[in-house]
Amino acid sequence: MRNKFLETGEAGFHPVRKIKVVLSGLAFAVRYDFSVTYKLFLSVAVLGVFFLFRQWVDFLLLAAATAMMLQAELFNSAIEALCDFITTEENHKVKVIKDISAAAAGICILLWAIILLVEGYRVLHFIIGS
Ligand SMILES: Nc1ncnc2c1ncn2[C@@H]1O[C@H](COP(=O)(O)OP(=O)(O)OP(=O)(O)O)[C@@H](O)[C@H]1O
Repeated sequence: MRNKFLETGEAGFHPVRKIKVVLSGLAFAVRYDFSVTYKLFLSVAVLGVFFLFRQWVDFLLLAAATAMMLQAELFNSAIEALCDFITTEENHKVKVIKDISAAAAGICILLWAIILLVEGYRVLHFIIGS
């Protein structure tokens, strides 16, 4: 196991190892956190329609909102897991940390939901209009 601050393990940049780590974290979140799974599913469905209809601006807008939402959800899950790793006892500091983290995720999820609703409406328009 590598730790760049402690200078232990194998040094150097390994893109394949990086990609494996990213996919592993994402797979874990999708598998065990339903709130990530269904949001990702909804986004991919709408993104797929925009891709088919070559609506690149809408595609990029929703892709950016999805990335932001996903990033906030993943950080929130990581902070929750870290808190639970430290203690599962009732603790006021843990409550504050988790609430702040949930608030950050909530803001991103709200913006994602607004963009998804607006873009979802446009998708229906495309499907009905084509
Ligand atoms: N150890 C604790 N001490 C005090 N309050 C806590 C503790 N753990 C959780 N809470 C409170 O419960 C809330 C929910 O925490 P929890 O870890 O269950 O997240 P969650 O509901 O699983 O969130 P998500 O749906 O994003 O995974 C926190 O925001 C916090 O207010």
